[in-house]
Amino acid sequence: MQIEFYKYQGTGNDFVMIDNRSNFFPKENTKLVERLCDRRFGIGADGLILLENDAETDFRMVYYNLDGNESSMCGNGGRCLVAFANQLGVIENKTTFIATDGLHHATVNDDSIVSLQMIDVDEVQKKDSYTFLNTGSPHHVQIVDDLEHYNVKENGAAIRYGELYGQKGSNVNFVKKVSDSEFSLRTYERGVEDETLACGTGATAVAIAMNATGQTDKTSIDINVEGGKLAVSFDKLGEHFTNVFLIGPAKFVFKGTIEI
Ligand SMILES: N[C@H](CCC[C@H](N)C(=O)O)C(=O)O
Repeated sequence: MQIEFYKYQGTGNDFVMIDNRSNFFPKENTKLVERLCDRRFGIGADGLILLENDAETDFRMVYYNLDGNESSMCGNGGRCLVAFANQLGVIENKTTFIATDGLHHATVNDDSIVSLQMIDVDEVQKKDSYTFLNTGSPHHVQIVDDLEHYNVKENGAAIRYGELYGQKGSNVNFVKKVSDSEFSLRTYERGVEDETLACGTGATAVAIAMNATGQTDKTSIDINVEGGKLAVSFDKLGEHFTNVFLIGPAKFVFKGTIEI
């Protein structure tokens, strides 16, 4: 059997997109998802996303990490899925869709810049050396010296598998302050179990964490990631973060078919 796929990337965080509105995809086949995401035996991607029908909204997002397991929200994947839905003609420039963490509003412009509303954040756990929060996925945020030469894979894995987060783990973000409105970020992603070139829920978590811990009082923040630039904006009401938007490019790379 052949499957048609589309390949997308958002600041170098790359995804296999499959139109599953006819429900043909064997969703329980973890090994298949893993193989499609494999860069040697398959197409190659950080994750795989199914676009499905939904009765109340424009479409449903179903997200798998490259290890083949369905996971929590993916911000860059969500942005790419909006561009994909636009390419398929499922939506025009504005949409509301459903994902594992609830409803998302988004817009896509003619330059493939997607602005995606993320969940509100009510709880930011501030510790001496790090911050933890959930932006649809769990994120550990930590400022480090010499981010450029930091061993993200080794230190990220130690925190992800360490005693702090137990079996479930967390994504781990290492941060450097550039200015009040600009931070640089490198992320170790759970489920990929390596550094990725960008992480959207991670960039969102960093922007909120930097504001919540007094590193900045800005509510519109640029985040430099390894694969480009993202922007995050939000409204702050006390310790409550609302109207959170993740903004950045979401690009179609190629389409094809693969034998399964
Ligand atoms: N790359 C994603 C994060 C996926 C989250 C996933 N790695 C997990 O927590 O299982 C993003 O852009 O937000």
